[in-house]
This record gives sequence, C-alpha cells and structure tokens, in this order.
Amino acid sequence: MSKVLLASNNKKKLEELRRILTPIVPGIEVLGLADVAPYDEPPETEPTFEGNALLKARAAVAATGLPSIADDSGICVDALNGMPGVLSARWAGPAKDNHANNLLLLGQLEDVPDERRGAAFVAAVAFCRPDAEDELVRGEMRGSVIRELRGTGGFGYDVLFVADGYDRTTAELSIEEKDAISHRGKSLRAIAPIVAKALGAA
Ligand SMILES: O=P(O)(O)OP(=O)(O)OP(=O)(O)OC[C@H]1O[C@@H](n2cnc3c(O)ncnc32)[C@H](O)[C@@H]1O
Ligand SMILES: [Mg+2]
Repeated sequence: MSKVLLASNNKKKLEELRRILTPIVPGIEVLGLADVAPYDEPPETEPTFEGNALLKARAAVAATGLPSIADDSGICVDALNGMPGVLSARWAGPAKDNHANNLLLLGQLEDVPDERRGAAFVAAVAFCRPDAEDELVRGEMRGSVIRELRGTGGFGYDVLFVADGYDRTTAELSIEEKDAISHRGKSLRAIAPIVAKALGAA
C-alpha cells in the first residue's frame, strides 16, 4: 500500500476526499492530518483556489515528506461577482461557522430574484510530491442558491445550494448522488489516474 496524505482540517471534507479517492486509486492508503505529526499550516493567502490548494499540499510535503493532496474549495455566487470564493470558509468571520456563513449569504441575496441566483461550487485539488512536478485540477458544480436552509447531509453551504437539474439541495442528496456531480468528485476523478501512476512508479 502506498501512503498519501490528505491535508485538510475539515472533517467533512476529509470524509468526502477519502471516500471518493480510496476506491478509484488501487493500492492507496489514505492518511489524514491526525495520522501525522502536527505541523504549522500555511495561511490561505492566495487569491485563487488553485494557489491555496498548492500552498496546502506543498506545506504537507515539506512537513511530512509524504505525497500529499489538498483541496481548496468554496461557493462562487454570480450576483456577488464570484464571492465568497476563496473566502467561503471564513465568510462570516474567522470562526469558520457554517451556520453563520449560510445566514450571512442568504441575507446578502435577499433581494436577488430567482433567475439571478446562479452559483457554482468550485474545488481545486493539488497533488504534490518531493522531487516531482506539482499536479493541479479543478472541478465545478453549477446550481443556484435557494432562500432557505434544507437538509442534513454534506457540510458548509450544501443546505442552501441546489445543483442544476435537481430540486433537492446537495445536503438532501445521498453521498453517492453528491459525489457523482460534485466539484470534489469531478476534480478527484480527474487527478486519480495521475496519483495512481505516481504511486505505481514509487
Ligand atoms: O482548508 P482545509 O483545512 O481543507 O478546510 P477548510 O474548511 O478551511 O476548507 P477551504 O479552505 O477549502 O474552505 C472551503 C469552504 O467552502 C465551503 N465548501 C467547500 N466545499 C463544499 C461542499 O462540498 N459543500 C458545501 N460547502 C463547501 C465550506 O464552507 C468550506 O469550509
Ligand atoms: Mg481552509
């Protein structure tokens, strides 16, 4: 088994990364930050998801020497010119409070009519190793922001997001349904062959 570190402090995100990646990369042993010695994580200072995913994955490699994957993600709302974007986790402040983030976003969109409530979940996933080129992919899921909070699955903004073609929020979908269409599912399926090849060559 070849070890890969998933460098995320978000338990729910880590669960998704682990359950999507494990069955599609043969021989992978997925570790979380709880399985390695603690290290100082870099502040997410880049203006793009890609930049922050690279910051997180490179810091993980530097601290552990393990091949490492990081996801930087968020919700980009058309009517807010793409915000919260890279600020999604901290939209209502540094506490990273999901419920406060959701209420703030709903309030900001109160006067936005249904036809202008388009949004996308975006994830950039970086795969970094010692002495190899960094790999980077991006996945998106288009949909819209509804006017209430619905569902108990998923995490973060899932309770207020309905993917195009659906009438349930992504918090009301089964995990299989969410993974099949999500930004994270798409980006991990895109990077999986690269990870598999790298591990096979190790
Ligand atoms: O940086 P790490 O340690 O991975 O954990 P984090 O929660 O800070 O992760 P990000 O910096 O990538 O911020 C992503 C935020 O975007 C939101 N988000 C991302 N993916 C989501 C999803 O699938 N469903 C709902 N909200 C999501 C959620 O609020 C996340 O906290
Ligand atoms: Mg973060």
